[in-house]
Amino acid sequence: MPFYRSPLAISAFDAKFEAQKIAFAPISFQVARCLLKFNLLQLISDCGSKGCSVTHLAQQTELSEYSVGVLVDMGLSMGLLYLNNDMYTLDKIGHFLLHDDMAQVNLNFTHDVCYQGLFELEASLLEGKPKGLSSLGDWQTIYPGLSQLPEQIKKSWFEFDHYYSDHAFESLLPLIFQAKPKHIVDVGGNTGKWALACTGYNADVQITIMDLPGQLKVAIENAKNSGVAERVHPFTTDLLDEQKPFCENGDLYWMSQFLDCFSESEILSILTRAAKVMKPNSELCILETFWDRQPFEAGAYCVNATSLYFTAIANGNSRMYHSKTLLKLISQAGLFVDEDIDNIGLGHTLLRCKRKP
Ligand SMILES: C[S@@+](CC[C@H](N)C(=O)[O-])C[C@H]1O[C@@H](n2cnc3c(N)ncnc32)[C@H](O)[C@@H]1O
Repeated sequence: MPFYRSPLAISAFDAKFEAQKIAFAPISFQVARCLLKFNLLQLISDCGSKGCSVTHLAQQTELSEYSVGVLVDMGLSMGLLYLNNDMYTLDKIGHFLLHDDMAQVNLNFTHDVCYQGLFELEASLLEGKPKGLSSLGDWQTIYPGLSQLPEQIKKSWFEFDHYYSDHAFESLLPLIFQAKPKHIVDVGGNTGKWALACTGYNADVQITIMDLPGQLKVAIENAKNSGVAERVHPFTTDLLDEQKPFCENGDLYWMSQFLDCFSESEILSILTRAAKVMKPNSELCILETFWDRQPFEAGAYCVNATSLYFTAIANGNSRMYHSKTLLKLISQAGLFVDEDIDNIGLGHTLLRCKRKP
């Protein structure tokens, strides 16, 4: 990790400006969202390097000149726009906010899933409970509620989750099938995206998805619609309940973007139970985004920001981990890391683990 190891090279004058940006960050966030929502960035982009006036923009939208004015002026202050002879013109950051799908996915997730609940971050930190979750529904953690979330919030949650795993899955399939697994157990398999990727890649493999009932119902429906229902099997469980059985006889256990949903003690319990049912030659493959393994500072920023979603909304006690934390828990659970591969997809790491002899 080439960053975070020395003080920022920034003047006191500029640092003071950065501090003001943080003080007003929720306002900039909502301005950016509204510039997108009301199509203003696109309209400004359409005007090219000549730019356009507030009057022109107001005529093209449902907004008054007043409303357009406050948004585009803050857009200047945020570096999204610049003035070309008093005409509002799209700048580079505005271009990427408009066209970068990762920025859009992150922004929708932040607005729909996190924004209201984050007001309760302070209480969540003190109590170790997701005090902001009540803005979405009445559950202990977000997971039993995922399939019941209001449509727009659910869409933003799943698009965020899938955006990162989808980018990793394609390049992983050849790696995972090297060992010719016949039965893969997808722990926290969610809506079955990995199960469908595997059944599409290999004509014989059987997949068991372990998850909560709400997610499994959707996963099995998706498997039916893809014509692979006879090879995708549900294993309903709550992995926080140590008394519940763990699916046995897997050649390969798969945990993708899953362990970050649990506290360190919960992870140790889950890994220990997985190790118990693994055969001597079974593999456990863990796919995670560790903040210390990000090749770029932008990746570490996104990963560390996501931790606070876990704190205030998801469960109050988990996070995106430093790789050393997980490596320690893997060893404590009686497993060792056979292969450790970075830079998969968008900053994922694959840890291929086996049972210690
Ligand atoms: C962040 S999603 C990861 C989905 C998928 N593996 C991927 O890579 O996109 C975490 C999954 O873990 C499941 N999960 C969370 N808590 C659980 C629990 N206590 N028992 C079983 N599954 C759980 C959730 O329902 C969800 O499907």
